[in-house]
Amino acid sequence: MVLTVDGLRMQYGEVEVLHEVSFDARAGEVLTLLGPNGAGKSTTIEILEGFRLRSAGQVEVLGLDPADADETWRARVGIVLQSWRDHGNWRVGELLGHLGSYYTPYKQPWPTGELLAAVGLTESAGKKVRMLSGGQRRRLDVAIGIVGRPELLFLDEPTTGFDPEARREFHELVGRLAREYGTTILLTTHDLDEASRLADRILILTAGRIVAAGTPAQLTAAIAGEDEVRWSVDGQSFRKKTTDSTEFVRGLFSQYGAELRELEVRRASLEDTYLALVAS
Ligand SMILES: Nc1ncnc2c1ncn2[C@@H]1O[C@H](COP(=O)(O)OP(=O)(O)OP(=O)(O)O)[C@@H](O)[C@H]1O
Repeated sequence: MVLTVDGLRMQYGEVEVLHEVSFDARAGEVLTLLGPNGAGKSTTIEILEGFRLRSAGQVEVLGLDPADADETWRARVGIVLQSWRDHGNWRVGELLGHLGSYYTPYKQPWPTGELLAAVGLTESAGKKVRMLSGGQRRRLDVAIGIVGRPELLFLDEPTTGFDPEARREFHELVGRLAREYGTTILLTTHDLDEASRLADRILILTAGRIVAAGTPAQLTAAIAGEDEVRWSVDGQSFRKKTTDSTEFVRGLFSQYGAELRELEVRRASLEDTYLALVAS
């Protein structure tokens, strides 16, 4: 396992914001921590990055406890924070070359040209960082996170502020990093669509607890029994949740025949489950 989290707890003062969180990630896996604002996603990821000290539980990342990891470990991990607003006067290409040079005692960083192409910033190589658009800035954040060719990459809400095209390109980049380079990726998002597109496995975190976990297909299948059937008879509307809507509708027809009106079967989507889970 590239990372293992067992019984992780975090308290800020008197308030516990993570309660017994446990999960792991295999090499090359794209794992998504999905949850609403305040669920504890950033706290979890910051503990795994070694930026925050946990209150209790076992955490192992690339074979070490991040709380006492060293520079060699750091060089194997890539981090993209929620927002990073530094180096405004540097030019994009120079900044990446410079940051890459920090990794040379440990490994060969990405050559700047290749890296710029990978994140779609070739045209912006000569621009000053402060002149970049929000989406370009975020791509640069990702480039900074991967310049040292990390084995494990943490992405905290990476697509905030992206337009749809930038989002799609970013999703392709994440897929490529995992497939072609075998990078293990842990990504936080509050966007279900993003999680289902990107993740090999989704962990749904709400109020400091993992309430569901699985592949997007497993999560969808787990709630496939929750169809809602709506109909009306004599101007009166009804609705019913059922695990077997076909059989239920057959029953309605035999009971009401031609009286049956406004029949509608609504299949539960992953979004329905997610919303139900985070609302409770
Ligand atoms: N430094 C801190 N001191 C006290 N409480 C904090 C601190 N950082 C976060 N919290 C609280 O911990 C809880 C989890 O916050 P966290 O930022 O981990 O959530 P999140 O899921 O990343 O949310 P978002 O999607 O808004 O970034 C929240 O209730 C938050 O208010």
